[in-house]
Amino acid sequence: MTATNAPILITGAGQRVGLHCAQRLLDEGHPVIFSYRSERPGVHALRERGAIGIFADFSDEAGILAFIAELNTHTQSLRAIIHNASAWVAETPGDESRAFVDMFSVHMLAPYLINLHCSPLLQRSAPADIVHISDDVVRKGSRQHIAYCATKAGLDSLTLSFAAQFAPSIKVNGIAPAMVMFNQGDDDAYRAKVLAKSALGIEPGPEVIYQSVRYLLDNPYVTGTTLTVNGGRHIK
Ligand SMILES: NC(=O)C1=CN([C@@H]2O[C@H](COP(=O)(O)OP(=O)(O)OC[C@H]3O[C@@H](n4cnc5c(N)ncnc54)[C@H](OP(=O)(O)O)[C@@H]3O)[C@@H](O)[C@H]2O)C=CC1
Ligand SMILES: Nc1nc2c(c(=O)[nH]1)N=C([C@H](O)[C@@H](O)CO)CN2
Repeated sequence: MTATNAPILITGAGQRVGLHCAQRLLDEGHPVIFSYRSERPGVHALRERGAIGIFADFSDEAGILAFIAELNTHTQSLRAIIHNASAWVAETPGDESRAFVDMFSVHMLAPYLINLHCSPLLQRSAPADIVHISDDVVRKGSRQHIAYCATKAGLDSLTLSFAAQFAPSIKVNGIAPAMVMFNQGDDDAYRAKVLAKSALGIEPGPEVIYQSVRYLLDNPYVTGTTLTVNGGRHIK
């Protein structure tokens, strides 16, 4: 796959799904710009492959706008923006508002402001793409992650609005995964419970998200769509 020379921006690529997708984009010849918040081995690994890493804390407007300003010093165009950065925080008594505001900011305000401010960069390399990574849990809601689910639902709404706003030069789509990779602290009982929720019952790993990103980048006739990547949870 010969990539255009305009870089692809992926947020939150210091670890896990974002890191995997950034590595695979580099594998396929795309220049990559990524955001990170914590210095992790993945940040160094991407830099060693020539990717440009930009610090970003999307927990408030100032941090988002500072990232946008820094991004514009590194490139005049973008082939795509992949909004991957996310905080998966359950409600904790007495801390509900801060958690909600933090997740609203990273899941909704950051994609909103980055899309609005950076659409000229995408226009310069049109046809271009925006991909929002959401969550299959939006379909049903979540008792344990109310604010997380609500803010991901807001992200799905942004997919529809920006798809209408930016057509035809920029396609805007979402990916709604269910569990694709566990976290280190997840015990066997939790893992078994989660695996039992889907018809396919596997932990597929981050490649299934990259395959979905690739499909959306390569298909010229898909916009305003959110791909479900959930192992058949909805039919279980
Ligand atoms: N993993 C899974 O099974 C599932 C994942 N998803 C979605 O897929 C995407 C990738 O998931 P996963 O890799 O597990 O995500 P992570 O939980 O690893 O989060 C990705 C990155 O987001 C960054 N981040 C979090 N909060 C902020 C913030 N306020 N400002 C800037 N960056 C921030 C973190 O940066 P740092 O580490 O540098 O602090 C982190 O490395 C996410 O959008 C997630 O919601 C959906 C369903 C299932
Ligand atoms: N930002 C994150 N979002 C989500 C994660 C995660 O680790 N980071 N994990 C999940 C779970 O896998 C869930 O789908 C099953 O318990 C959801 N979102």
